[in-house]
Amino acid sequence: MNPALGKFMLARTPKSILDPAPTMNTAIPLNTGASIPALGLGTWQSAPGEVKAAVIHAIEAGYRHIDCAFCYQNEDEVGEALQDVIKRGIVKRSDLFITSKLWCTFHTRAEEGLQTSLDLLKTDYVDLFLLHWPVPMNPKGNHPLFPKHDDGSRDLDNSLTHIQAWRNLETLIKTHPEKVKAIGVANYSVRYLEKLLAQAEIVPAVNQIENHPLLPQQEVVDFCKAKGIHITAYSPLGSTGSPLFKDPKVNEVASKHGVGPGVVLLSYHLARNSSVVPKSVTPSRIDENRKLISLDADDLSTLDSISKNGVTRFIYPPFGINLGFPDKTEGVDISG
Ligand SMILES: NC(=O)C1=CN([C@@H]2O[C@H](COP(=O)(O)OP(=O)(O)OC[C@H]3O[C@@H](n4cnc5c(N)ncnc54)[C@H](OP(=O)(O)O)[C@@H]3O)[C@@H](O)[C@H]2O)C=CC1
Ligand SMILES: O=C[C@H](O)[C@@H](O)[C@@H](O)[C@H](O)C(=O)O
Repeated sequence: MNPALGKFMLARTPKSILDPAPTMNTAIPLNTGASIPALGLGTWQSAPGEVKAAVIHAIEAGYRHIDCAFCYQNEDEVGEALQDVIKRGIVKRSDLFITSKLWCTFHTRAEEGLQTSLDLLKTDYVDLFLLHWPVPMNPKGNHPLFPKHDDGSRDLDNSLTHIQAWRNLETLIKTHPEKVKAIGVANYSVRYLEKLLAQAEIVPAVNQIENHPLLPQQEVVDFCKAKGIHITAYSPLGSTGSPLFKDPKVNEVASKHGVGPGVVLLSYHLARNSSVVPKSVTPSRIDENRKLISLDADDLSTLDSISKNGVTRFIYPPFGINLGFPDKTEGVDISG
């Protein structure tokens, strides 16, 4: 049986990762039978000229999971880094967990999107391929990644739904299991997941969502847990210029454990059985971000209290679409 046909397999109940203490490469089971390393290096906004050194440094420091996307326009350089560490014998390809994502203008061209990323990354396969957003965009518009109408609004592709885009990923993994080991989604709310699961043949292995103490997204985390869909937390530090490093409660927990606030923000996800993909191009931060710790129930309750007066979402592209998240209700509902 194709191992990606997760719908037909019982999701394994992940063992608690609080005891024993999690490490950066704690293997968290996916519904495919494979597992994902708890910590990955994010690469969005890592500038060409910087990202190759960052990926090499991370892999030399023990990272085994790299989060990439065609839309980040730096997969070529990430690929150079992968080639470098493999050629020097630091790791084998099979030691690594590489994620890429199908960009919105490629929803009708899943195979082309995958092959383009494989060529740039200089690898024969990805461990995980995600539908980057549930929003198809015009593949023949005025820009290959961010097509816009004359009024500046995003040029969406109304000829297919996100569910048809998912079907294209299902076809891809069935026809090319040697090139893509698991498929998943990103930026899916409960509403969009419900519509997707009603028609999907393969349950997504992963839902990658913005997640941090200012945006706990408990409803989608709980829903995914019930359906055997693993959560990967993106923008876990609060993205570029995050206020979370100065948050008094984050710092209270950090002082208690004698670690920096970044370590607390990353460890929060391990306590929830999620994986986490912080971005950095700074060697000392790439090193610091490996030092994951076990947080206790008091720590989690302190961190959860940060959003009690309201949540903050840092990443919400101007698609003009209501993506079904309870904190964002404007825009058109295209859940299907
Ligand atoms: N699926 C999706 O739609 C999305 C996926 N992602 C993924 O998640 C990754 C992480 O999210 P991202 O939005 O980049 O933001 P993060 O929350 O990872 O924050 C990155 C910022 O924090 C800084 N930083 C990193 N570590 C530390 C530290 N220990 N102390 C102080 N500052 C630190 C980085 O600076 P510097 O690099 O200068 O060190 C950078 O400015 C992305 O790179 C991408 O791979 C992100 C957004 C959307
Ligand atoms: O993964 C990172 C994010 O999703 C990013 O790719 C989008 O937010 C993009 O900049 C956009 O404007 O649509």
